[in-house]
Amino acid sequence: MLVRGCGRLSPLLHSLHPLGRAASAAAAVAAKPQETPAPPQYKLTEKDIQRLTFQRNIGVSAHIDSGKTTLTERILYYTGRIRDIHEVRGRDAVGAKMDSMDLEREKGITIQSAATFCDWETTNVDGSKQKYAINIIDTPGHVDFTIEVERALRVLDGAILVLCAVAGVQSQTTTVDRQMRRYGVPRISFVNKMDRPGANPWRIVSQIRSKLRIPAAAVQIPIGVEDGFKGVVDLVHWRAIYNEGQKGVDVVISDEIPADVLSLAQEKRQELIEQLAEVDEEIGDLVLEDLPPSNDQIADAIRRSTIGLKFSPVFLGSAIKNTAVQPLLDGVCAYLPNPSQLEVVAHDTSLPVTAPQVPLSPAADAPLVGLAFKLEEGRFGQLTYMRVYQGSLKKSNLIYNSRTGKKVKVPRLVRMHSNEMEDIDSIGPGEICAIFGVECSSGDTFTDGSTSFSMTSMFVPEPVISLAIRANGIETPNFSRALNRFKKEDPTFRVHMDQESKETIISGMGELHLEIYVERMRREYNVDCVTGKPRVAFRETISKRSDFVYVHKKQTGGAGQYAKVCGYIEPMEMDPETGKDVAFENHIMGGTIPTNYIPAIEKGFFEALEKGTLTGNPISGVRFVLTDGGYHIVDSSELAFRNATIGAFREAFRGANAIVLEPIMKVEVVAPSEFQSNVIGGLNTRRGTIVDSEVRDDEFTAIAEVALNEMFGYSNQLRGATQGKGEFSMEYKNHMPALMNLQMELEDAYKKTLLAKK
Ligand SMILES: Nc1nc2c(ncn2[C@@H]2O[C@H](COP(=O)(O)OP(=O)(O)OP(=O)(O)O)[C@@H](O)[C@H]2O)c(=O)[nH]1
Repeated sequence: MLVRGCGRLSPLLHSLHPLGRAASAAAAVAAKPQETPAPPQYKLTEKDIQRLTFQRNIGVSAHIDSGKTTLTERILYYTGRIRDIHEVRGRDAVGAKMDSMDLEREKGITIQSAATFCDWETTNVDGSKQKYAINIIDTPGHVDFTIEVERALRVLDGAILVLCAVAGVQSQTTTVDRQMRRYGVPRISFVNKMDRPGANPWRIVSQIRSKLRIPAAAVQIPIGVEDGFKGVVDLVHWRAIYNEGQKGVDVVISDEIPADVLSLAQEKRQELIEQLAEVDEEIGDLVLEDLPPSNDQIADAIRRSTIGLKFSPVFLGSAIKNTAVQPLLDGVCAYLPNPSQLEVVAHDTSLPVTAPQVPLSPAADAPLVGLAFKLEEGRFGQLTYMRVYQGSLKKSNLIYNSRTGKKVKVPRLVRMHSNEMEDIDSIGPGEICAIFGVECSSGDTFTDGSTSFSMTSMFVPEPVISLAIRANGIETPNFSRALNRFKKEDPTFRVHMDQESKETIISGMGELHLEIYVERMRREYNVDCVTGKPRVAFRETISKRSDFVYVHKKQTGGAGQYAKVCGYIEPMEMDPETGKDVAFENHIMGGTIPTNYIPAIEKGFFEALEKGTLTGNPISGVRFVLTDGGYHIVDSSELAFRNATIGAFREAFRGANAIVLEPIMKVEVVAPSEFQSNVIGGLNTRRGTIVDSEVRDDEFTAIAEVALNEMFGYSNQLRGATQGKGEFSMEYKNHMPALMNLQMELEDAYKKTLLAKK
């Protein structure tokens, strides 16, 4: 069993974490000693078990353009959720169901994750049928919208990792893989685009093993190649599966394995058994005794090891050619977990933070615990997506936000089908729904008020790029209305006002991310905007502890201002679960500062973080510890304590060896092999470090780590260096200290702007 929310992952995965700060940090959490949670308090009834056994919550995630939306469209079609198939950027100009925003349809990319649900009937080996209810979230592939993947994976029980049969494991595949590990999400792999020339599933299987470092084996082999790809051999149940009829709706199963693939099928079934023997004891024992496992034993071992995060079964198909999608759905039902197979935990906020977490139970009669994982502004007010983990949620119920303590009534409850919704009266545990008219933030936990449970939220990466924005012409209230809405919906989109330049600055995960919001302001809010040049989101941090004793004293005419704060600031590591790396701690005992002034001190600290004194960039990686202070019965006020804190922080910051951090990007370039040296040379001149490269057929891939500051103008350079045949994508890796000369340059430039203002 997996424990979600407290970081107890499979021991195997601890050692298998791929590159990256987030990954190693996640491993660090996993290594924290955790007490084993007590068994859930609420027992499942027969009815619960019956319902949960046939319930799946899955995500479809992958590198950009791997075919997630195309695949989801087929899934919806075969399960009867949509009446016809429409293609991404298709000629009928309708667009795929899950890309419901106009912008998504125009650009052919997924921007927001979309949720839907469907029923799928599997046919058992004995011919009997079994119906499963599946909730699906289709997520964007582009790294700029990575928060959508984070929040989907936070609440899903399993995932389909889609890979292109030619391109294989790409940079965003490793990112998604890391996100799946962060939330302990078991996955089955789907090698899509088997119709493409050069499709090679065996190379992809070996890349999953070597690059994603998870044992994997194909559970199918293809029948026919490229244009002639027409079906698969199911290696587990030893049968051939073909798609026939209009849009591949008819699944034809034959016990006869075509002669031309028979020996490959035998070889690959053996390989599957050997891989399973490495991760599953039962198969391991059979192999040791030289006994052939039965089909059912193989299927059970695949399910066990997939749910245990030790293995990923690999399926093959072509979404666009409507081939082998139904067997993938059977695989989802057979090998991915149902909600009762994951052990989910929550903090009981009425207990000390060190208390062990409480296991939740997906029992319908237990007290409600649900997590609001996504917000969207709809036509009827705020739409809050919620995953119910324990208990049931009913329309008109009173529910409690465990962060704010506020009580709200659920006026309307719906199940989402992309941008359409279906009203429902109640929803059980293990389900995903959306509620209307409930004010909350993304990541809030809701209960029925009888418990104080709170679930950990999701990881939020830091923005890497920012730009100044203003309305073209007179600013209407819609300008800030739009920004406020986007900020609330998307925690990776930040807005702040630069106090010196009085400019509104928006920050996000990449140029595309910000561009899409600027475009949405125009389309959805009728606000045309003028934007400045994109700027790298540098940050400042401290490298050592610095103590402060600070008195803020002012005597002017009337009431004076008096506040004294003492304490220290120290470097702080990022919390791998939430991505937070700033904290305020109050260690005052004995009332040297009355408690009603503490929030003002906390506010002052967060205000001081907005602008570092070196370069004017935001400060991160700092813990502020308040240990002592003093007040005056008449002259102290919230304002005085806020000002004292800002002054104290600035003073301490100067003594804490402050440095500038810059975002480092993982850049992946794919180009024809003849341009390899040009491309590598180009990356070198931008101070890039090549971390991986691969040549296949006449194409090569290079992966490098390059400071974002060095990446401006790269698309032009790459075009020139590859006669327009090279492509690149990049994603945020982490913030690292900037080189000293860059830091000095930034400091000088900042000093000049300050002087110019005087
Ligand atoms: N040859 C081939 N092309 C495919 C297949 N599946 C999808 N495509 C094409 O690949 C492109 C990308 O497909 P999408 O479904 O938009 O991919 P996506 O992963 O959802 O894209 P993003 O959400 O933007 O990351 C489209 O042009 C599809 O027509 C396939 O099985 N074979």
